Amino acid sequence: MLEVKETGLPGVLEIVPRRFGDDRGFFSEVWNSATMREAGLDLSFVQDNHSRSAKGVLRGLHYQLEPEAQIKLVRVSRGSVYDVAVDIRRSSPTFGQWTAVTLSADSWNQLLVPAGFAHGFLALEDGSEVQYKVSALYSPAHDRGIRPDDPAIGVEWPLPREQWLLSAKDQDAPLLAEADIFA
Ligand SMILES: Cc1cn([C@H]2C[C@H](O)[C@@H](COP(=O)(O)OP(=O)(O)O[C@H]3O[C@H](C)C(=O)[C@H](O)[C@H]3O)O2)c(=O)[nH]c1=O
Repeated sequence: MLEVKETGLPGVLEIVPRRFGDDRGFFSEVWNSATMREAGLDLSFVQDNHSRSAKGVLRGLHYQLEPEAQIKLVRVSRGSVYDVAVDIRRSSPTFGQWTAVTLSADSWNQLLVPAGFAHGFLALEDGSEVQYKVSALYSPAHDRGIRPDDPAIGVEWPLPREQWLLSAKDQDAPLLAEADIFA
C-alpha cells in the first residue's frame, strides 16, 4: 500500500501511496497512520496546509524552532514542485546538506521532512498545489527562514534566480550562518 524510498539525506524519505485507478478516475489513501506505522513511521499530525503557486514561486527555506518544530508530509495534488529539505541541526553529521525530490500530481509522490530540517519548494508549473500535514501547530513566534540562495547550502534550484517569485520575508531571510537553528 506504500512505497518508501531513501533520499540523499538520512531521515528525509520519499513516500508513494497506492493509487487505485478505474474508468471513473482514481482513489488513494494519501495518509493512513496504520499503513505508515507498518512502514516504521509512527507519525501524528495536527494541521493540514494547502498552498497554490504560480510557476517560479519559491516558498522557503522555512522551519519552526523547538518546542514547535514541525515534521512535514508534503504532497502535490496539481502540477509539480522541486521540493527541498536542508539539515539545519548543528550536531548532525549532515549539517548544512540538502536533498531534493520533484513532487508532482502525476508521480503521486510525497516527501517526509523531519523536524530539524528547513523546507522549501519551487513551483515548476503554474497553479501547482501543495498540500502538507505538520506535526505542530503554526507558531509565528517560532517561524523562521533561511535564504534559499545561500551559497553555503548551494541548493541547485532548477529555474534561474531571475525567474523566482519570493515573499518579502523570504527575500530578507538570513543566511544559514546567521540563523537561529537547531543544536
Ligand atoms: C505557514 C502558515 C502561514 N499562515 C499564514 C501567515 C501568512 O499570513 C500567510 C502566508 O504565510 P507564509 O508566507 O509563511 O506562507 P509560505 O511561504 O507558504 O510558508 C510555508 O512555506 C514552506 C514551504 C513551509 O514549509 C512552511 O510550512 C511555511 O512556512 O499564511 C498560517 O495562517 N498558518 C501557517 O501554518
